Amino acid sequence: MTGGGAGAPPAQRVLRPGLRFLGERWRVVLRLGAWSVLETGQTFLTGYAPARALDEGFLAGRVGTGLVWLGVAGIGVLVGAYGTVRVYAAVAALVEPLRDRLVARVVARGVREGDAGALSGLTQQAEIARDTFAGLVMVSRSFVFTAVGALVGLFSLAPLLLVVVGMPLLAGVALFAATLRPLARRQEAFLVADEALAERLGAVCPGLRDITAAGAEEQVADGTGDRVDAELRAASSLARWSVLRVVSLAIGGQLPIVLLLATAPWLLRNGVTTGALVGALAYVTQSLLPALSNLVHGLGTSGSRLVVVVRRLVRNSTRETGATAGSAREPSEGPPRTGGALPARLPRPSGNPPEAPALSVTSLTFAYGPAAAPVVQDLHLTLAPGTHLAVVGPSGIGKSTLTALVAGLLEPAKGSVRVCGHPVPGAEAAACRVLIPQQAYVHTGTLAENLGHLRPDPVPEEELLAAAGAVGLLPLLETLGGPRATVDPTALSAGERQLVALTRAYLSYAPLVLLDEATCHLDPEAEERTERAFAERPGGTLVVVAHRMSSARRADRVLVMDGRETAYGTHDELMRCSALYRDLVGSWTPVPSEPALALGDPDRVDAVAGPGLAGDGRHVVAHRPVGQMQAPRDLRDGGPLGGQP
Ligand SMILES: Nc1ncnc2c1ncn2[C@@H]1O[C@H](COP(=O)(O)OP(=O)(O)OP(=O)(O)O)[C@@H](O)[C@H]1O
Repeated sequence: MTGGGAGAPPAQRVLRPGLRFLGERWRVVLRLGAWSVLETGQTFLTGYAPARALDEGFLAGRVGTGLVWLGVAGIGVLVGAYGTVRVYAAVAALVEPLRDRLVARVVARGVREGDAGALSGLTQQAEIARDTFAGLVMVSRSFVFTAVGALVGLFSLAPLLLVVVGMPLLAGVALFAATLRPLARRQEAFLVADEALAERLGAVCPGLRDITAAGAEEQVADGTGDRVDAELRAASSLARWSVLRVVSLAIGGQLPIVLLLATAPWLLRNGVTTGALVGALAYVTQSLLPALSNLVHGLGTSGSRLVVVVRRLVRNSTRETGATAGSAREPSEGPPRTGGALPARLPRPSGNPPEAPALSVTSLTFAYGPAAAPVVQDLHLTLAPGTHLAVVGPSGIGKSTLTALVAGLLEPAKGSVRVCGHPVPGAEAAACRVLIPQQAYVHTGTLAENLGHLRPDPVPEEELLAAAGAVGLLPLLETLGGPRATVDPTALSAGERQLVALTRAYLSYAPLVLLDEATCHLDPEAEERTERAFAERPGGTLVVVAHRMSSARRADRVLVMDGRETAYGTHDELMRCSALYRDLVGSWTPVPSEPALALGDPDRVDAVAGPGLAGDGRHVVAHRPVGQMQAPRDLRDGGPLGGQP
């Protein structure tokens, strides 16, 4: 299936090798023709035998003669059945080499490229090509021999019948032939649109949860919606052209019946016998109409599908041999360059209110059901841009729930959340944050595609490598073969998937990054490196749901969640003030006699204090209504949080 000329029109690129293929097998083609004559020879008898049976037998009062002719027709059917068996064998002899040739090419390519995925996909296409080709050989051959048999029969019965049946048949076939090319183009456009949509849905559907978590809904919805629209347009166009196929069938197959009936008196007056008229009707209804119908449906649908599949296989073959100008494989990349300076500053989504806090949570209350106890209650929290916050607390206390509320995945019962000044939920807020959950989402495709998933623009390779270096993905990136290497998500460990997802978040323009145990599969050193990278991300604000206390130590601020009581401060402050935090850290620190946190600006929303502030030895404060408590000055940038009134 090579050749055809790289610059030849697409149809020729398929047609020429196809004709050459048939030419090389002219003996098989001849054999197929011979058996087809036998198979469809009975077509001649379909009309001729009943006509003779009527005219020379039953209508002439010679029942025996009539029965003999019917017997001849019966023998014709038996001989035709034998011919059909031999036809199948001949078709197999023609089709199997095609399959073998296509598969050989595909396997050669797969072995050369070590691309098992492409191999199985293309092998499947070769099977489709084989089946479709076999179907086409059957219907087109059947139509040709059936038409010849029927037309010869009609001529033998009465030349006038040939005119009445042959003219509309010719017109129908001509119309059908004229629609073939436009139909094939539309069929191909539809298949391409269908595949594009299926590919998109295959990538999107398994990762819906993570797409939502990462705030990429709109981006994904846009891309998917475009493909749905494209398929709809392609399907509508194909449907319009398919109507012409039905018209051609009506003209070529059904109009002759109408004409035979309508002109019957005139035909009988002009020497056509009753038997010949019945024979002509038998030709049309028993042979021509079914054969034309098979041809129209078979060639119209399968034919264009075959063209698409073979064209694809041919294109891959020519690309593999370098025959198509400009389509030779790109040279495989060497190991990626390491190092590279980090971008000076990640661009922020435009339209953020100036000086807006990166995160602002007000009176936030949420419960999983109307009767359920609130998981988050009257929480206040404000984070200035650049803050690195760790969220800690016992298991099941509500840390993930809080990140989901901030990301807009859950709707609060009360209170509000703003990200970069934009209300949550909302498209602007969604564009300003990225949430990486524990289960990292990696889709099939290249590493570069995976890493640039949250970026509307292509990510320059230098920036990509710099991000990979910062987050700790570089060793994996080198092992996989660089940014353009294809990733098989199932072949990655959980930690490796997390590194991919983390680098993707790092590359996004979202100023606020929420890591919900997103580093839980990394070792402590890798986790530290990653968190530091995010903390140093220019202009970035980081919220980490920590599963190791080392994460909290690294953070500027720590939020200790403890049901209705919540504490907030630096690590040192909380070590002094929060028994729970000390428990979590695993080291008990005596309660200081001095207030852990200095009283601050009374105008600020507040809710944080320590045992010293409460003065009652309790480790968590956050018991006063918002506005009645005061935040320490040193939390002004990080902002306060609230507890229950
Ligand atoms: N979809 C849900 N429906 C009902 N209850 C839920 C749902 N998701 C979480 N919860 C409950 O809400 C509470 C808080 O869960 P959440 O996952 O936010 O805790 P967490 O602090 O992140 O826990 P962990 O540290 O174990 O991940 C838990 O009691 C949990 O059982």
